Amino acid sequence: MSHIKVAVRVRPLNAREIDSLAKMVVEVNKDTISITNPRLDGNTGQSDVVDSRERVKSFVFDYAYLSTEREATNYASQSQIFQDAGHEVLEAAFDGYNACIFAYGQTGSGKTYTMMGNGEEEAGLTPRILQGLFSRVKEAQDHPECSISCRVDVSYMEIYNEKVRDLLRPSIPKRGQGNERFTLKIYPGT
Ligand SMILES: Nc1ncnc2c1ncn2[C@@H]1O[C@H](COP(=O)(O)OP(=O)(O)OP(=O)(O)O)[C@@H](O)[C@H]1O
Repeated sequence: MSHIKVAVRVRPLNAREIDSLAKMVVEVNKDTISITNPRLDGNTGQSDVVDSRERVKSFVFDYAYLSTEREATNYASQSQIFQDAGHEVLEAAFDGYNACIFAYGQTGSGKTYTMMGNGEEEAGLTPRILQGLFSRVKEAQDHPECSISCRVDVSYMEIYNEKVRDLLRPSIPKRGQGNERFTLKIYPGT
């Protein structure tokens, strides 16, 4: 696999966007994302002058996922994202490479949903990768002809406003606040 792969996922409109009658301007076709600028209609208002700015801009990525409507045939589920991105990370880890997933996006864009997910049905990349990791370690250790030992190091960081926060460590309680704990759930069979 190449060293870095980039995937883009389009989430459903949220309640605020629906309330404000926002229109979906993003389309996904295989590995290409196209964004339509609805304010550009191709002319400037002067009869013989055409606006040269592109109404539709397209960008190609290693993977592009449309996760807007669950009922749609091309809906990209948590499981599909794991099949693509998660498996490659697992393979790389078992080939002896350090592997990293970096989820980037503005607030509310779906990073946590993709990384952690929502319950067992919609488990995200992290629990699925950990499940795969530990079941492969167990498989290798249970093999009668090979006795191996594995060491697994995992870190889970958030970078927000240029500050790095360790999501696997309980935060230091502020005065008057409880101690917030991060719980990592691993679901069998994902
Ligand atoms: N692919 C998706 N399908 C369904 N719901 C989604 C999807 N992506 C995000 N959501 C929903 O959108 C909301 C915002 O997503 P999420 O909390 O993952 O964003 P975030 O990028 O982690 O935000 P923040 O940076 O503020 O933590 C959540 O309610 C989440 O369940």
